[in-house]
Amino acid sequence: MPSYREGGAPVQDSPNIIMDEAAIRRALTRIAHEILEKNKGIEGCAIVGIRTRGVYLARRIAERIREIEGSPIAACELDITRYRDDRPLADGAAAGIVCSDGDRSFDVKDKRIILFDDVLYTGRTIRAAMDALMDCGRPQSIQLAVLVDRGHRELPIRPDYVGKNVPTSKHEQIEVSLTEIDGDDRVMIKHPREAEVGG
Ligand SMILES: O=P(O)(O)OC[C@H]1O[C@H](OP(=O)(O)OP(=O)(O)O)[C@H](O)[C@@H]1O
Ligand SMILES: O=c1cc[nH]c(=O)[nH]1
Repeated sequence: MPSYREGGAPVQDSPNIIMDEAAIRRALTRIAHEILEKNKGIEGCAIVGIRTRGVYLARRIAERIREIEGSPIAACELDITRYRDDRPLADGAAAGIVCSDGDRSFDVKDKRIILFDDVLYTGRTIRAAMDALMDCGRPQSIQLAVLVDRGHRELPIRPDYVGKNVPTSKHEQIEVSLTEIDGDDRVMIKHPREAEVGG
């Protein structure tokens, strides 16, 4: 039987794991259905993942939607490096959308864009992503999907689709692992001392 940490988030097998592989899979399937319901299908929609882990989540969601709808939806990735307000500019960092099939000519104009990221915290990454998108063209609309919303927004940004709301303190850290790059699927919460020692 799960116990509960302060703030209400259930603790599963390990005290720090707040989503395991099955929980992530179920959350993504639910979000895929919510996207289809809100947009009445996928006509004119594209999923855009924010590097790094948002890209893999976007691809998974696109695959779920293809399985449910029987037709493909574009899955692209967005590099926002040059739009961040908290890191120095990397030389040559470029804006731009690249589709999963390598197509760099994807046109956001008049598309309903569903931005995907793993964690939503202050909202600054999403602000940067919206600026980057707008520089690529004029989408009809932008919606936001995140695997984890941990609160503490510093900008007026609200997600349309959330895998899990996790009340956190500012000292805690949410760490998302995805099979494609980390070897397994899980979401962990690290408490202050664990975050310090990297445990
Ligand atoms: O709402 P915010 O305060 O912007 O925080 C959320 C962002 O922080 C993490 O990215 P990070 O900058 O650590 O880079 P990464 O995705 O390469 O790990 C996470 O992947 C989100 O993109
Ligand atoms: O806890 C956090 C905050 C921002 N980004 C993360 O990946 N985790």
